[in-house]
Order: sequence, then structure tokens, then C-alpha cells
Amino acid sequence: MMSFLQIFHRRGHRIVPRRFMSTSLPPSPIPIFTTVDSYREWRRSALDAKKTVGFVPTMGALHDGHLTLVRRSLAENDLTVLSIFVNPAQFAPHEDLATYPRTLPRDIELLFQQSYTVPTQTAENAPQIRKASTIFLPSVEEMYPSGISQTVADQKGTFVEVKGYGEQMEGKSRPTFFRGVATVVTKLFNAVEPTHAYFGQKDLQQAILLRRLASDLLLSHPTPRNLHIVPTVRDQSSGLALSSRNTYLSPAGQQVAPLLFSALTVAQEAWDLGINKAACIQRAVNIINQKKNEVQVQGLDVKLKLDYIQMNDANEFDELGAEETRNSRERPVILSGALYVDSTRLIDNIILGNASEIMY
Ligand SMILES: Nc1ncnc2c1ncn2[C@@H]1O[C@H](COP(=O)(O)OP(=O)(O)OP(=O)(O)O)[C@@H](O)[C@H]1O
Ligand SMILES: CC(C)(CO)[C@@H](O)C(=O)[O-]
Ligand code: BAL
Repeated sequence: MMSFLQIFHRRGHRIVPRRFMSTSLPPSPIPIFTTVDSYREWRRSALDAKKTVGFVPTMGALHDGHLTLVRRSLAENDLTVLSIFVNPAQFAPHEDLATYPRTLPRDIELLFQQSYTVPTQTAENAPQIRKASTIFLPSVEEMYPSGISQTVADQKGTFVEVKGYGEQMEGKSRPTFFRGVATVVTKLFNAVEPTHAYFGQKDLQQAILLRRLASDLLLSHPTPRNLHIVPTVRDQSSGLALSSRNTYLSPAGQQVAPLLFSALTVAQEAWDLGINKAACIQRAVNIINQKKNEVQVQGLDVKLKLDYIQMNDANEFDELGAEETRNSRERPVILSGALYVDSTRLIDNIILGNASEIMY
């Protein structure tokens, strides 16, 4: 049987699948597949070799949040695949599809730096070091053979909707977002056939909705149980959740961006004291308003606009009633928010209650 590397052609330190020797790709020590067919050839050999495949879907512009998902996958799977695809269907026509950061050469470099040393049973065995196995980098045409319009009314072809779970929180502000995400992730799962898949808590509604999708569509690659959610990685000193869109922030914007997490933390503290939902959220809103005043007094060149702060059931996503307290809820609650810092929309969340019911 051919080894994994035998199906690639080596040229210097660049390794690309034989079937795709494009000059438009940057040099990469990690094999890059740009078509589903070529990826499937690799996937078949992984299947024959009975290897488990961990999958980390991304839109690129990698940071330590993504890399934490990669490291978890490396630790839990024989092979790890990372996809980079900026999915037009999840961007509304007025959103930032055109300007979304695209940093492929740096992404490849960062990914290649990640490794996991498999613990060995005996001192004689040489330690096995795992690194990412492949990057799946499809074109828009590859992912949307029927074409794709960002305007839902103009779309033709097959789309996936998770009804009842995409209208709250993020879905209220971005009504077509989860349709786009559910559609592309279904396609990615079909193409990549992962044993395990890894998503970040920063986009918690997305990850829980995708578990629902895996359950409703009876997926086996991955099963809902094998769709994992990894805690949000934050800037150590400010608490700001890492996000590709943070690169849009001006210096003044970077200074105030940790505000969203601070406001959520204040609401969490109030909730833990037994204070009701409406009052918890009011305390968080007060923190934001206070900062708006400070910004004005200090003459900082930055505009803040709160989109929402909400509390929703972590399974059904129904919004909590104003009078509810921690005593009225047995199951975990998502405390989440979105804040515009100038035109950059930042999101964040904290799980209230038993997070281990969700975070696995
Ligand atoms: N700070 C983070 N901690 C943990 N996971 C994260 C973090 N940021 C992103 N992820 C996860 O990485 C995966 C890919 O996310 P994506 O490529 O959209 O990056 P992003 O930083 O979330 O970008 P954006 O700025 O567009 O929200 C998602 O599952 C997302 O939840
Ligand atoms: C899951 C995802 C890769 C689908 O495009 C995207 O929404 C993201 O990066 O969170
Ligand atoms: N991380 C979520 C991707 C998006 O906002 O489009």
C-alpha cells in the first residue's frame, strides 16, 4: 500500500498533491488539497490505514484560538486536517466578505509550528511527533457547484437550515448567517469525513447548532458526540477573546475592545449572587455606557455601539424571562453579547451553570 507521502510530489520543501501542482499556492511543507476529489484520495488511504481524522474548520487568518483547536485535534487523532474557506454564504451582502483577512503564507507557517508528542510506553520507543496532515483549501466554485449569491432570495441549489436555532442571539443580528454556516459545514463534513471535529466556544451558538445539525441529519462523520467545543482563548492580560477580526481594530479600538468581556463578567458575578436576569444584563449595559462616557471625556477616537447582551438556554436557545435567577435554571445558560467597536463587530460569551454539559 502507498504511504501517505507517496501520493504527493515533492519539490524542495514544498509538497503538494500530484493532481494539483498549481503555481498560485505559496510553498507549503503541509500538503494542500484544493479539490474534493484529490482530498478524497488522501482520505481513502487514511481510512485503509484505519487512522482517525480530526478536523478543524476555519476561515483562515489563524491565531492562537485556531491553533488551540489544532493542538487538541493533534492530541486526540492520528491525523489532523485544517480547512481554510472564507464562505460567502455566511456573509450578508453588507458585511465584510471582501475585506476579510486572508493570510495564507502565515497560516501555513503557524500551522506547521504546531505539534503533539505522543506519550510512549517504554523508554526504547522513539517518541512519535504529530503535525497537521493536510490543509483543505477549496475554491468557491468547488464548494458551490451551483454557484452562490450572498442574497438569499437570489440563491439556487441546496441549502441547510437548522430551524428554530438560528434566529436568537447572533441569528437575530445576522439573519442569514447560520444558514450559510450550516450549509458550508455540511459540505465540509461530507468532503472531509472527520472522525472528530473541533469548534471554538467563542462562536458558541454556532457550535451547539452544528451539534443539532449532526444529530438531525444522522451524521456519522462526525457524530454529535464527536463534535467538540474548545474553551475561548483570550489575550492573557486584557481578557479580549482572540478573533481574526481583531486585526480590523485601530489602536484606540484595541484599548477598549476588552470591554465586552468585562461587561459579561459583571453580569456573571451578579447572576452567581442570585440576582435576576434583567438586573444582571442592566449591570453589564451600565459598564458599556460608563465606558462610552469615559471614551468621550478622554477624547479617544473610537465609537462604541452595543448590539445585544442576552441570556439564553444553552440547549433550546430560548431567551430567559426577566425575573429568572440561577435558581430557576437547572441546565446551563449562555450569557452572550455583541459590541461594535467602530465598524468591527466583536462577540463573546460566558457559560453560566455546569459548562461541562456542553464543553466536551
Ligand atoms: N479565541 C478563540 N478561542 C477558541 N476558538 C476560537 C477562537 N476564535 C475563533 N475560534 C474558533 O475557530 C474556528 C474558526 O473560526 P474563524 O476562522 O471564524 O475565526 P474567528 O477568529 O472566529 O474569526 P472571526 O473574527 O471571523 O469571528 C471556529 O470554530 C471558532 O469558534
Ligand atoms: C465554521 C466556519 C469555518 C464555517 O465557515 C466559520 O463559521 C468559522 O470559522 O467559525
Ligand atoms: N467565526 C464566525 C465566522 C463569522 O463571523 O463569519
